[in-house]
Amino acid sequence: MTDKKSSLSDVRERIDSIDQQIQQLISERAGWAQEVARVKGEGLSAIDYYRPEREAHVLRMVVDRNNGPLTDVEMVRLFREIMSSCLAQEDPLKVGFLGPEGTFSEQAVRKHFGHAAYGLPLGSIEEVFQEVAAGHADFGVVPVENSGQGMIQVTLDMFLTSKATICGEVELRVHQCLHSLNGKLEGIKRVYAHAQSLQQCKTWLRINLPGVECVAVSSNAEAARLARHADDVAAIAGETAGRVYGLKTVANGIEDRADNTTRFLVIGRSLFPASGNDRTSLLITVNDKPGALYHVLKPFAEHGISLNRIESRPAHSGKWQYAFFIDVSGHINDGPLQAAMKEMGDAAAQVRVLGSYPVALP
Ligand SMILES: O=C(O)C(=O)C[C@]1(C(=O)O)C=C[C@@H](O)C=C1
Repeated sequence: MTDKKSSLSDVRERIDSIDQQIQQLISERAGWAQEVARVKGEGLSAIDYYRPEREAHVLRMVVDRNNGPLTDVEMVRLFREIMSSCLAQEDPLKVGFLGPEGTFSEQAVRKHFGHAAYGLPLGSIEEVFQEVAAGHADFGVVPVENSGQGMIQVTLDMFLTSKATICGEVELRVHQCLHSLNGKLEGIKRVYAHAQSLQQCKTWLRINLPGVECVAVSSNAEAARLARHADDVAAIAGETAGRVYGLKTVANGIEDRADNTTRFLVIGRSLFPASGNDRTSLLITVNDKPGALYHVLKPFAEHGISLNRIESRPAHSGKWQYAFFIDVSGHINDGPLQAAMKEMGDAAAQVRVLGSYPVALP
């Protein structure tokens, strides 16, 4: 017993000494980050100091160096928070997201920008684009795709009219829970959730709550907010939203697919340099000619550029006209991508580079 106690205090002494070193090094790092800011120019706002390509590079080195026991996800999270605090020494970044507090979009904001950024909960995805365009938010984080449900059309359509650029992507594993006031499955007559979440949990709902009324609302956090008012209603939302709105968890992990993941885009007003492992998003409209799309895509294949994604949406330019959202590997300033864009020539009626940004980190 005495031995165990003394060995525990020995171990704690080691931990205390390591913490002291970590703290000292974090302070030293923060000092150097201030120095970087001085080099960039004093008195600028947070957005002028923010360098997503540098952050991605730093975090990739963290992953490369990681030998455990902490996972890459944990290590990246810790270093992201350190960088977030270093950057916020100047003035925190303002990041708009689909609110209210507790949404998966807010989790994506925290995963990408850390907790030192200032989160701005907004009423809709459209509002996130508007607030970024108006300069009220430095960046916005919007969902664009779910691994099981596909593309989020409202987000894609916003790029048809907005001038927003894409500055980053975030992948978030989405674990859905059923929450209610009393935490009981019996007696639930109505379930509130975002339409996407109802889709993600369709099988679970059919088996466990057959015939129950499902009501789609603007966000999962809004669903949780509504479920606070009565015992016979429940909400599908993340763990955080359930906690924020004082609900009890009836069941967790109720998503039909175990790998349920949502991809978010970071939107902003400018383009950033290459990070070394980037993706480029293009918005292309083609002329109504035989083989037009083929001629748009051929140069990518010829220059060995991977096509990650292609999605078509009705264009606003006229009936039966389509806009193609195309994601390719690489940065817009890379030689092969420049050459492919040039060769695409007249095959495309319009080409807009939505952004080149670092591929999502763990
Ligand atoms: O290297 C820079 O440009 C910095 O400003 C430093 C730093 C960091 O803490 O590492 C901070 C903020 C930037 O977004 C990128 C990196």
